[in-house]
Amino acid sequence: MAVYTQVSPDQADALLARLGLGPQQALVPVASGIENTNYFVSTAEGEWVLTVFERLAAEQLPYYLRLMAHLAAHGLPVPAPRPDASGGLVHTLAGKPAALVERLPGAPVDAPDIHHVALLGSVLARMHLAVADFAMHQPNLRGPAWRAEAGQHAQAWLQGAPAELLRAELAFQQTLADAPALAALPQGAVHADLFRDNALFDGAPGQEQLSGVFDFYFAGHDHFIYDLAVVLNDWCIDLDSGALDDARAQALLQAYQAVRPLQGAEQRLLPALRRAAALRFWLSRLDDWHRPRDAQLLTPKDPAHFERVLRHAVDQPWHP
Ligand SMILES: Nc1ncnc2c1ncn2[C@@H]1O[C@H](COP(=O)(O)OP(=O)(O)O)[C@@H](O)[C@H]1O
Ligand SMILES: N[C@@H](CCOP(=O)(O)O)C(=O)O
Repeated sequence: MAVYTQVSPDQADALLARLGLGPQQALVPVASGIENTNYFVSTAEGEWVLTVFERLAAEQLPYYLRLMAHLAAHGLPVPAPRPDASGGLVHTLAGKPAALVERLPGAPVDAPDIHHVALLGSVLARMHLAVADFAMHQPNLRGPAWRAEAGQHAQAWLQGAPAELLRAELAFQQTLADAPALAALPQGAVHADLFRDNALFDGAPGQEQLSGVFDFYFAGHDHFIYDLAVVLNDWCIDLDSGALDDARAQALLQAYQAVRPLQGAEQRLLPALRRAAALRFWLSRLDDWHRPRDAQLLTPKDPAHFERVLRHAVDQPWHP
């Protein structure tokens, strides 16, 4: 259960009025989610998701919400945040920062097939093209500096083969991060956490449409193929072994490249960036496992899964 802040109907109505919307007809807490309090809100004008931010400060939110607004304005299936009369996207509710975004229809797909990953690959490529004129900048806060610090902590929790894998991979990624070839790759504002639970599909089985992608709160400036690597590592992985599923990976990449063909250097470095993406989520899951935050009520996700993904990516690199 992830409702940390109780929102009353009167509080919701006051916010809706400030955003030019009628009173709520239904206000339903969302049980899933870890970081924030979410409610589904119905009004005469439509369906919304009200998020009360439990960890991010108001000053941190404009980058994420403006990115969502930018992508939605460019025709991407991303929920548009509702502005107030002065155009502000960050609101206040119960003394905490809050946002109201469009509610997407549909449900997440736990076991995506070729159809799902192709839809996602196409949307991911369109997102990467659409940020060309996004004016705001924020580094990926889970980038090299964070990785070095998280890697130091994690060394203390590991022994034997996992410790050796981590040590070697941190060194490999540091060398990669300093390489001019990496710095020259196309880059921009990327989602950086587009896992299966951050996308919804709607429609009859076998004919679903991707209704949208959400949860941009790890977004930041990074290489587009890093974002692609994050997606490959979740949507195209055999969950038992951690190996990349070739059919799904090919389908995703083909759909991506139909919109945004990869440069030769991007194709060459994709295997190394898959390793970077696997390492990033191995480290964050290790951290959640060994240093759980007070607010995190749900069971931490399994770090060993991303250790397996990383080991496969190192031992059997997948080339597009
Ligand atoms: N725009 C949206 N449309 C429909 N459902 C949404 C939307 N945003 C969030 N949700 C629902 O709320 C849940 C929690 O959202 P999420 O952003 O993942 O929360 P958290 O950051 O707290 O983990 C999601 O699993 C999804 O069911
Ligand atoms: N996708 C990450 C966890 C990020 O947290 P989220 O629930 O806010 O998306 C992982 O699987 O480790």
